[in-house]
Amino acid sequence: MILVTGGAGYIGSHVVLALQRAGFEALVLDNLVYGHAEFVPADKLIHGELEDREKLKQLFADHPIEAVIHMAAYAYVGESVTKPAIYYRNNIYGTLCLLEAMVEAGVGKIVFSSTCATYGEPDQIPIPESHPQRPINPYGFTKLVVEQMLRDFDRAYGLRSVVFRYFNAAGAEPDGQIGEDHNPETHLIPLVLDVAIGRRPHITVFGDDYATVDGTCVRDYIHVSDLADAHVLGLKYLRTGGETTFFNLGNGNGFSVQQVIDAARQITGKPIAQVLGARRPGDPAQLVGGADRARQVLGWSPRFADIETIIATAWRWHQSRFGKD
Ligand SMILES: NC(=O)c1ccc[n+]([C@@H]2O[C@H](COP(=O)([O-])OP(=O)(O)OC[C@H]3O[C@@H](n4cnc5c(N)ncnc54)[C@H](O)[C@@H]3O)[C@@H](O)[C@H]2O)c1
Ligand SMILES: O=c1ccn([C@@H]2O[C@H](COP(=O)(O)OP(=O)(O)O[C@H]3O[C@H](CO)[C@H](O)[C@H](O)[C@H]3O)[C@@H](O)[C@H]2O)c(=O)[nH]1
Repeated sequence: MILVTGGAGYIGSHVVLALQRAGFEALVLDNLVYGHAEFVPADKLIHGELEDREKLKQLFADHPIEAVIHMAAYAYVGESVTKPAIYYRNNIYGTLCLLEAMVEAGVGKIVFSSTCATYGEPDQIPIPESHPQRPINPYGFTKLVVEQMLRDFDRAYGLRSVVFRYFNAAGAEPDGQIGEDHNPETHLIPLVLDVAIGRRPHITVFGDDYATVDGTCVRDYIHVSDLADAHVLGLKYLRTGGETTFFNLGNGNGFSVQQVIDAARQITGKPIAQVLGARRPGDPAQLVGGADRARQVLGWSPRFADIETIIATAWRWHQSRFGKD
């Protein structure tokens, strides 16, 4: 059985689906602060907090957990700049509680959701895994601390880990009843689709004076189901004795904010009003990843790599979730 923390969230629910399809049994721990109970089978959901040490102890005692996929965290870059304390508490202290419970219960394998935000302003594009990690926002820093904790826990306690540094998760499972629904929503693609569907008047572009193709920030959008598949491969890697390691998960293609809005106009057929706003603190100009290592070592191969498909799957979900009947 695999414990998925944060499994009722956007990426986590897709991971649970991928695990089930691959024949793994999944159990979810989520406090539902951002997750949705209906995104996971009711009998697989344990409502609880990472920081609840007693609950974790009981959970590991009651269930034959073989490995953990740790996705529970706060993940808003902008909020982490204005409210760093809750990020340090949830992402670092919460993870420490989990790791201690795992060591105590003798659970020796973990897959961890890290981020390209650990790299900060990159010196080279695409960013290789060997790139120095110098985060420019507290969110990225909390994830970097956990990466170091995992290396230390391996050395001291033999806890083996696969760290995935995701680029920008987007899209929705084409055959599923799950997708992106954050409250508040801060991510570009769902906000753009909110404008297309009439839930918001316009999209604000955060700065057009970056040193990029058209002045707007460039990101590497990776389909959430492709991310989910990688987690299944990461587990198999650990199961077959793989050593502690880390991988980028991205497509290696960058799209600017403006290019994403233009693609969404094409796919939805809606005008999508935009206005120019100030830069958002903590935003690097460009984040594009090289994921050759995940392809070579894990045999990972993204199925939905182009931005049109990514936006089209997100649009299908968005219409089913938020469209008027
Ligand atoms: N969305 C992205 O583009 C992206 C990129 C890089 C990394 N990540 C990482 O991937 C993971 C999942 O991101 P997401 O976009 O699905 O976010 P999400 O908010 O949809 O999912 C996180 C889940 O964790 C739960 N949670 C948070 N703190 C918890 C706690 N203390 N105890 C129990 N449950 C808790 C939330 O309720 C939520 O369901 C996060 O760790 C995030 O940092 C996301
Ligand atoms: O209303 C908006 C929202 C976003 N953006 C821009 O769109 C780009 C993408 O922003 P998102 O908020 O969608 O994604 P981030 O790149 O900030 O963050 C995501 O990817 C990060 C790594 O890059 C983290 O891991 C984080 O968890 C995840 O949400 C950024 O340049 C942002 O400034 C806008 O212009 N207007």
